[in-house]
Amino acid sequence: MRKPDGKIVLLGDMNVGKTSLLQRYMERRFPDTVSTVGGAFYLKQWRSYNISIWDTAGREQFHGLGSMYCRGAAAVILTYDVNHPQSLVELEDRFLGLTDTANTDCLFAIVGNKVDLLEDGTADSQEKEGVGPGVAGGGSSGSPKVPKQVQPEDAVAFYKKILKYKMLDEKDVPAAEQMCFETSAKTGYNVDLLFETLFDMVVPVILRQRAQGPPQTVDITSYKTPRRTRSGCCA
Ligand SMILES: Nc1nc2c(ncn2[C@@H]2O[C@H](COP(=O)(O)OP(=O)(O)OP(=O)(O)O)[C@@H](O)[C@H]2O)c(=O)[nH]1
Ligand SMILES: [Mg+2]
Repeated sequence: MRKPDGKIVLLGDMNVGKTSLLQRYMERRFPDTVSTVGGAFYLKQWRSYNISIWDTAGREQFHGLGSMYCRGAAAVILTYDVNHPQSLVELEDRFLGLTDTANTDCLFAIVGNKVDLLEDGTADSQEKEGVGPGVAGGGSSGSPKVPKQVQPEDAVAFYKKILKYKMLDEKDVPAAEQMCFETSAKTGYNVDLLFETLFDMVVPVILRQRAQGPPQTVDITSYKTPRRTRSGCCA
């Protein structure tokens, strides 16, 4: 298997729909999911590049693994549920710090999922297009519709906080409006747009990294244990 050229990581609280978004994009369906244990990845060929997309567990007990998955990431998708404001708060409180191990020029996308549950019909326009053979119940019908709990402006404000946290200048990064998405893994609304916008943005990052030469990492397989002296560690 060819080594991935770039890495994208999905982060966010449990139940926001990370696994469902990835399965909707990669498998074109919306199957029943079980809460993720640890992490898993898909490989996506985009143009001539191999991009790995990592799905992580949102459950608290796996929190420690998050920064490991983010290591060297070219982009991070911070996912919340538009019906649960706390899931956006958690991104700031619990998940943003995990991205410290990502590339210095890592891109950030903020994704509000489950818009099919909203009474404003946000996800209806692309519903047919997004419905794949695996959709349970065929789209959003059947679920009681609710008013939106998290507004797009809240996501934009969070994006700006990320820039502050990373000490990035707004003019050096993509605009908030370009990086904040509302999606439905259930209907497929905006799911292709999300992933493919990111792939297109990640390719120049990959090319830039290649031009800078190989990453400065330590190859632990070539590490030799120092020979112990006869008198022990304190000699
Ligand atoms: N209505 C609706 N339900 C969704 C959507 N996306 C996911 N779900 C449901 O939300 C629940 C959780 O989805 P998952 O994709 O497993 O959530 P997750 O973020 O991967 O959760 P963890 O693996 O525990 O971190 C499942 O019952 C999904 O069917 C969506 O866009 N709309
Ligand atoms: Mg999951």
